[in-house]
Amino acid sequence: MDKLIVHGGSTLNGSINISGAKNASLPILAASLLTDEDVIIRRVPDVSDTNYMIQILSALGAEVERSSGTVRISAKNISHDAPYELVRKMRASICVMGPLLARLGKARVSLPGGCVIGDRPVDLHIKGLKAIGTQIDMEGGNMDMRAPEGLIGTTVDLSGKHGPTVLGTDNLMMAAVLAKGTTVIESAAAEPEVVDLANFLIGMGAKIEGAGTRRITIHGVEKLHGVEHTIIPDRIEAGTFMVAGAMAAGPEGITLHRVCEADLKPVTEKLLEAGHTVEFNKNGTSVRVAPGENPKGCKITTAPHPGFPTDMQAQFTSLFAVTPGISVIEDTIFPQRFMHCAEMSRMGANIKVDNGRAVIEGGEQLSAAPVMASDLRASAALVLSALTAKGSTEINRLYHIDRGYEHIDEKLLMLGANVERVQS
Ligand SMILES: CC(=O)N[C@H]1[C@@H](OP(=O)(O)OP(=O)(O)OC[C@H]2O[C@@H](n3ccc(=O)[nH]c3=O)[C@H](O)[C@@H]2O)O[C@H](CO)[C@@H](O)[C@@H]1O
Ligand SMILES: C=C(OP(=O)(O)O)C(=O)O
Repeated sequence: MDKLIVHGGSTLNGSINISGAKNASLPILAASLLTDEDVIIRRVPDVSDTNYMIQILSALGAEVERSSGTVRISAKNISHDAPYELVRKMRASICVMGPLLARLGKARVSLPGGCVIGDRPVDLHIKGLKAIGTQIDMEGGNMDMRAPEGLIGTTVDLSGKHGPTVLGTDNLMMAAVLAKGTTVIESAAAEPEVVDLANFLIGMGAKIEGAGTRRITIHGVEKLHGVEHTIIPDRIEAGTFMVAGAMAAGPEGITLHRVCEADLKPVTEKLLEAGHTVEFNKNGTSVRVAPGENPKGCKITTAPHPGFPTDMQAQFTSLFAVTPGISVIEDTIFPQRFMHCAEMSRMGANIKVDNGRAVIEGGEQLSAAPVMASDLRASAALVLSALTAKGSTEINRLYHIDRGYEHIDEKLLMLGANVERVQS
């Protein structure tokens, strides 16, 4: 099991390229099951989650070739049964449900297990798929799905207690593209990754309107064809390195290439509010971030897009832990997603967590301690904290960060951080 040793105190400088988005790649890889023609997807990040998804597609019978960031998929003959051994490793594997149902009229997928970031039910996925004609039986931890009369379009409201569902919207959209008639998703998720999936499906011949808004309309078509597609930049990886720039760069800052300014708006706004420098180039594809001279604490409340992303709150907790003043971070989407705070407290951070809200009294330099990564973004928060901490921090269970950050140690080294990946 790899661990990362971060020797704190280096000044970051220079530039790196941001990878393609993990959270766009996963549903798009699954959507390649919708056609028997060849699909080519570029800029798929080399992270363990995309590798699991590729293994699931192969286990379902697809032929998959991967050459650096390009994945070529040919799903001519596929089965409907996603193997538990692979599905259990990654929650996002549930997004094969929609494509399998649409293509084969049946799907068998294990229920995803618990998750350290909090409750992650699938009731809205089930509600959406049932509404368009799917019968679902639960048996032995599996969801057995059939659409005996075929999938039939209708209007479905997917609003949940914590707002819209991203993968639930993806699943219904992928099922509805081959359904009879028109499906309208009300209270749809509007995240950039949903829009990227819609664009991929449109490239395959699907008829979809309104992706990126709260109402998506899908007119079913008979058949989809092959497509070539390039994945959007990863706004969460970019946001994470932007926070690294604000915390640990020299006065020149660091520059991130291959970003999308529009997708980074909520993160940019909070970094500016906290007193840091954020400057995009003219076409919004590169950004320079430098620490401000008088940084200050802020209040952040996570919200569905275009609000502040829950996937960035842990990283801002690290920033605020070393920023003078009181900051408050509230996560309305995953109120239990504060596992990083206990580990950061071991490094000297002053954070009180109560009822979905962290109150951070910042300003003091943190000090190194052996810490345990608990989930993907919590691990990123620990790496960020370690960059400015006094001493060498040992971050265990690095496999969490390898789920979603492509070659993070190499990118940090390129920016001048002093990090070592060690096998233990
Ligand atoms: C692979 C991927 O893209 N993962 C992202 C996706 O996860 P994912 O799509 O799984 O998250 P959702 O958008 O579905 O979850 C949002 C909220 O809805 C609730 N909910 C969800 C489904 C459901 O059937 N019932 C229900 O109540 C969840 O518990 C949560 O409180 O969006 C999350 C919210 O932006 C991000 O943190 C994840 O990084
Ligand atoms: C929570 C995340 O991913 P997943 O939904 O796959 O767990 C994430 O990317 O931060």
